[in-house]
Amino acid sequence: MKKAWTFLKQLWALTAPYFKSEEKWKALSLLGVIIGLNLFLVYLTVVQNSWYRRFYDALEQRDQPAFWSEILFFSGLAAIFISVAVLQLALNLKLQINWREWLTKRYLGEWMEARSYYRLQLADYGTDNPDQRIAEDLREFVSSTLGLTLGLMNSVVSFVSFAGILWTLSGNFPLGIAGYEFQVPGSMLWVAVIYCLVGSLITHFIGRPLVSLNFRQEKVEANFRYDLVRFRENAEGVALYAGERSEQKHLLGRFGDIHDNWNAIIRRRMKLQTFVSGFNQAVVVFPFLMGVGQLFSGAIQLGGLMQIVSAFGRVQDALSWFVDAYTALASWTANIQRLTSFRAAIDRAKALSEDVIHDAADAGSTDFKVEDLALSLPDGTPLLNASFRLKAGEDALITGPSGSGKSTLFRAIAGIWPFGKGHIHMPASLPSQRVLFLPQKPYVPVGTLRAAVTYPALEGSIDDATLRRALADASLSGLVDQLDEEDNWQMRLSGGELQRLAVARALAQKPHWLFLDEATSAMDEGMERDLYAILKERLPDTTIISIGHRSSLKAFHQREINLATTGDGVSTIAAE
Ligand SMILES: Nc1ncnc2c1ncn2[C@@H]1O[C@H](COP(=O)(O)OP(=O)(O)OP(=O)(O)O)[C@@H](O)[C@H]1O
Repeated sequence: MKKAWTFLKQLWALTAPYFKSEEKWKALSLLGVIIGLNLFLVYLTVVQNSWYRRFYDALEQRDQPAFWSEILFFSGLAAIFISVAVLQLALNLKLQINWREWLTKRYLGEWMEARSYYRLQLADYGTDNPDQRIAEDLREFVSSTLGLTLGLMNSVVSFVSFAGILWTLSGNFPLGIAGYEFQVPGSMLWVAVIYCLVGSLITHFIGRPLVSLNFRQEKVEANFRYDLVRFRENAEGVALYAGERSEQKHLLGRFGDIHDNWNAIIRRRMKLQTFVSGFNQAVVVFPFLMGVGQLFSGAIQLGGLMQIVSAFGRVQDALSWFVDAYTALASWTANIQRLTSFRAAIDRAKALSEDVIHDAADAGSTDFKVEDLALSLPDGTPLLNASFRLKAGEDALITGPSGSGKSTLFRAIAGIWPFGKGHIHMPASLPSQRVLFLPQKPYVPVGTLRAAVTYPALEGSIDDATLRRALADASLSGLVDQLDEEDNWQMRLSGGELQRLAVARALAQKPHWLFLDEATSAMDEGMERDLYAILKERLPDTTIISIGHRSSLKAFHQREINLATTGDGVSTIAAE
């Protein structure tokens, strides 16, 4: 019961926001029309039912005019049915894409907000494959929610339409139990209700493990797909290592997880199907068994019994929604759990306490002041203690052994490393003074070269002449005429060219602070020297803070800040 309540709460939390959003009138009117058309379709089946009686009467009475008039009536009915069904389908699909689009925007927004996408991968928040949750789980959620709730509504309407008929037909139909006869009003209706209730409970009991199995199936499918994409993106690395055998083994191992889970699903679905089929078969003879005593004793005629059997079938059909839709319900429940846990993980990532305080320095200060900073790894292991000042106009080189925490220090300054405590006082004039971080492996979006150089600013926000000049200055003259060309530049350019592209970004965007994390490591020393010279010439007001291992870098900076590792493995900077 508690689980059902939790499920309903989760369903409401996922469903309600769209129908309360700025799109609510569009959404609600579309939903209203779909529900109306759906009910109209149920009504048409009731009309068709009474048509059967008139049609058979006409046949029995060999009434030719009545026969043709009924054929005409049926044609009209069929035409209306087809039009309504098509319209209902089209509107249903339209609502699905509107709703999915709204949810996708919302989830993408939440995922990006406060850099949750990054935090989610820093530490384990118990959520896998966010891409799949946004791309597939949302699609599945929208279509299942509409499909299942409309199906449920049809069943309820159908139940209400036929329950009255069955109640009247059963009259005081006596129920024989253990040789005793009971006169119960609407007896057959009660029998149908109890039969379906027991059936639903047993279905739930047998099918319950399907929820977690479906949850897992989504996860292993997503793992497999993700690794295929990773393999494709690293095609060159694999090809150079000739690592195909290892990749194939790994990918088939991933597929093995899919296969194993699928086997468990097969076993569970066989059990469920055995019961569901038995339940549906038994109902064929069940009402006969209930009424046959009355028939043999002569209390009722065959026609009366047949009428009751048919009404019983309708009611049972409506009540069996849960039994018949159980597999779909199990997938839907797993889907809702995946979306709910994803949201919860995002909230947890956002709520991660930020003990590294970023604030503006004293009025008038143009420096970065790092005070009592103690950074740690996601598991809490201490990594780095630092207190120092980065002075505007004084280029600094940060050095230290590999793994000592230089990049993590940059992450903390950029505000994306949430593990640790301390103060980072930003220059008072920020954010109008812009800061740009260039990592060792630059990220380049797929698209035009113009977008690649302008990134992270939006394409079009920097004029082409500036971009061309920046490319030429960064020794990428060969690319200046290709601004309109679309490509996967990250794959196409060499490591050194990618780093030069990142330098071109800095030249075009003219930040006040430029942090270079081994951003020239893939270049030869001559090229590195030229690029630092051009950065100094073109960006005279920019302070450059670099991380690097090469001693040749010292010449381009006025100051060196060294990370010394102490005996306990924690690095320290104690320069002023
Ligand atoms: N998300 C993470 N989870 C666990 N450990 C991490 C994570 N990110 C970084 N580390 C660890 O933190 C330490 C510092 O990493 P960092 O990249 O800052 O070193 P670095 O000084 O820049 O090294 P290099 O000179 O080799 O680039 C490393 O031991 C690294 O393995």
